Amino acid sequence: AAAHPAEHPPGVGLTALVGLSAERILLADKVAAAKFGTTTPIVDPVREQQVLDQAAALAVQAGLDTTDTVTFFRAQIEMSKVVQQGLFDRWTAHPEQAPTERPDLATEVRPELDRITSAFIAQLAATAKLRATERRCHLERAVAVRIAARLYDLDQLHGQALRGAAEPVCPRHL
Ligand SMILES: O=C(O)C(=O)C[C@]1(C(=O)O)C=C[C@@H](O)C=C1
Repeated sequence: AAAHPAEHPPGVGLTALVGLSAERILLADKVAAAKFGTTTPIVDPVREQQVLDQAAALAVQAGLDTTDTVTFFRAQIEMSKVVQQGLFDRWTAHPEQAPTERPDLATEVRPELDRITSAFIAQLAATAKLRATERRCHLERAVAVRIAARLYDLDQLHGQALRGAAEPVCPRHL
């Protein structure tokens, strides 16, 4: 029992953290919808730096390693771009699947991404000890990815992105 304290029962320890990655990956659909059919490019290096700077500042406050935290957020951003490009390709090939609403990036979508950034920091801090044990981390991550893929009903594009986003959760990376 001591090996698995009540606050981290086996098999659910990383579900909240990985669930946030899934939510962020699904938000990429809203980001893509905001940009598709406009001149706004998928890649915005200035915004990426803002996201990483914000994550780094929150990491310091939370007592997390800044470099590892930035690495983690880089992966989240990379996977957002994978999903956005995948959706652009899909919507170009099948215009009838393209979104009919265009959310506003600055006022609707990015504030949601910022809220997820804060939630990520809290979950990274809450799971730091669990993640430090390599074998346990890999097991918990695999479970959490399967749970999130089903819970959020992810298709192949989003499922692949989730696996990429969950990669830096465990040691050698974090
Ligand atoms: O905010 C955007 O415009 C996004 O596309 C989201 C995001 C991110 O994941 O935070 C991804 C790619 C861009 O280069 C910048 C930021």
